[in-house]
Amino acid sequence: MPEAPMLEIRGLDAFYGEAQALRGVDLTVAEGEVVTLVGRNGAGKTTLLRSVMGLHRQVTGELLFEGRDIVRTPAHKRARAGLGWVQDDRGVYASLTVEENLLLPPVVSDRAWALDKVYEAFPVLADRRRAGGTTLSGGEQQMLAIARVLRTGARMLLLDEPTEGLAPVIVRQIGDIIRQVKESGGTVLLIEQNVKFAATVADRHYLLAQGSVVESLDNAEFSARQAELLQHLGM
Ligand SMILES: Nc1ncnc2c1ncn2[C@@H]1O[C@H](COP(=O)(O)OP(=O)(O)OP(=O)(O)O)[C@@H](O)[C@H]1O
Repeated sequence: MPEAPMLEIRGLDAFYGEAQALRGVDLTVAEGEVVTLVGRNGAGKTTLLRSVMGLHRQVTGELLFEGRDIVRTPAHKRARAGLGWVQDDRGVYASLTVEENLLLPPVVSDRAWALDKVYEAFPVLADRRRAGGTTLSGGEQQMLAIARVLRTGARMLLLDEPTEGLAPVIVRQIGDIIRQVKESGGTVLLIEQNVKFAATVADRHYLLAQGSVVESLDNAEFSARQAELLQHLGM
């Protein structure tokens, strides 16, 4: 029998008051996979990612992480169970150095990256380890936000548009990091509007529209249909 997926979502609905933002979403992510959520603005991607982490609570349906239904589990317990939220505002503390920012969140598993490993993967953070959070560029802050979650030992990373607003050279570095996370056995679910970039990092993709999953595509199909997808996304 195949192993159960690391994350399994069945029939997830999400609401903001009376307004329904997700409708019957089914989605799976296997351990070691990199999966993207793609869709137009307002399609429900952020709501879905936040619902997985427990940051959006007005949901019904099944949300299984490593076989356990966590739909009513508070976010801090999901973090301890191995879900790692990479903050979309990057959440870097200006008053702390890079290294202090890295050391701040507690380690949650034996998958935690040691500081040496973090610095090897993110040489720019090693160079700037004593620098204050405020002095970092947007790209450096994004790297710090990802590195900080890897250091906790999170087994599944949740990223909301990690490349948004970053220069192409930094986007490539973020791509290298995601591939490295995968190579070291990590699992990633990310929102990504940059279709070209998504095709270079992910194994599979879910296309969302109006709160529903409308297609699930492997990366070969996704790459072959890039032009059509860009048109759908209005890009
Ligand atoms: N705080 C909120 N209150 C009410 N409605 C909301 C709230 N946040 C999002 N929504 C609505 O929920 C739906 C899904 O929004 P969501 O932000 O999840 O989409 P998205 O695909 O992530 O888009 P974007 O890329 O613009 O963030 C939209 O119709 C949006 O207007």
